Amino acid sequence: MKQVLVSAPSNIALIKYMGKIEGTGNKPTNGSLSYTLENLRTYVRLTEISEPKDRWQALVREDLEKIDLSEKGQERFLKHLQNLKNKWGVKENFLVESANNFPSDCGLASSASSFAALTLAAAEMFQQISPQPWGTDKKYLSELSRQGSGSSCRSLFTPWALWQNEFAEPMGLEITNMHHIVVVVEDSKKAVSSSEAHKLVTTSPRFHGRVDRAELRLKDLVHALRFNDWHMARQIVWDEFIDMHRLFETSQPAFTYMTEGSKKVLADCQNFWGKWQDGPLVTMDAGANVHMLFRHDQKKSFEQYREHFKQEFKVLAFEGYKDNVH
Ligand SMILES: Nc1ncnc2c1ncn2[C@@H]1O[C@H](COP(=O)(O)OP(=O)(O)OP(=O)(O)O)[C@@H](O)[C@H]1O
Ligand SMILES: C[C@@](O)(CCOP(=O)(O)OP(=O)(O)O)CC(=O)O
Repeated sequence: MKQVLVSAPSNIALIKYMGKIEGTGNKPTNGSLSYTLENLRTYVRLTEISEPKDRWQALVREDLEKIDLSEKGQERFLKHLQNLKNKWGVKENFLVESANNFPSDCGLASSASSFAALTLAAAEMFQQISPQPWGTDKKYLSELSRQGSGSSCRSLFTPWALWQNEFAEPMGLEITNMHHIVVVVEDSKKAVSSSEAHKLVTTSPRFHGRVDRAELRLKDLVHALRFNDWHMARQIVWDEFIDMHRLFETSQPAFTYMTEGSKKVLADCQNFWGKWQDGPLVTMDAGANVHMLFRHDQKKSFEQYREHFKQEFKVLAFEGYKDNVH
């Protein structure tokens, strides 16, 4: 009985993938840049079974959150496995077990870590059954992962990943080992999934020019990070998520993920920045929660923000990168 157990991290985009080219298997309309969240991981165990089809069940392990994956979620996951089986020409069936080491219901980009982990687990398993010359090529695996969920293609590289077209690739930047806070403003399932949001944003009048705005910010952000211009980086990252949320709010029909809680957190971040002229990179995904990334040397500031937001909200705080999470 063949079995593999693999994990993959989540990632947070600082320049966002929002808008995809229809019929291309999640090719993006603009490039994106992400920071890999090594502490937030999905674990996938694949076991060869003698059953007529593949099957999913929650991976139960003391240190992992038990996930209750909807029928639709299971179908999407198993469809990705089927696509991978077709690529390798594998006919065997598998029990797929998965779980995250973080709460799955908080909109923490678990689709990125879960699809990356499934792609890597399948690659490890299928290379034993039907080895392919491209089967260990990270860029090709990133391309395959993208077809399951776009943002997952960036989770194969760490700490920075740049994704422009077919696959993501590592980006060498000096800033590493950042501290990460998520202020969990809302922990119920979001009304509009990211996949739906990708379609809806194209109806916004602001989508016209979006690609150019994102590409320019991508270029400027890479430049700012290369030259350690933290102030500039923070401003670009801020403008970028606001731009994405304006797309949501001007789509037809319009929708929003921003809640009063999100606005309060953002206002506090602005005030703290005004006061100290320093602070974290702040961003939001397609959700209400607010992510903050602190340079490794900003540990004190990380602790201050954590304590401040803990008074009112649920806060997840990850200090740098703990080597014991794999
Ligand atoms: N451990 C897991 N195993 C399998 N699938 C998972 C797992 N964790 C999350 N998922 C998938 O990821 C989806 C949630 O993703 P998330 O909340 O991060 O939203 P997202 O990245 O914005 O993606 P989308 O809105 O497109 O589903 C779930 O609906 C489920 O399909
Ligand atoms: C807002 C985002 O998090 C959108 C993520 O979109 P998904 O990768 O979840 O979409 P699908 O390709 O349809 O699975 C921005 C980002 O991660 O770049």
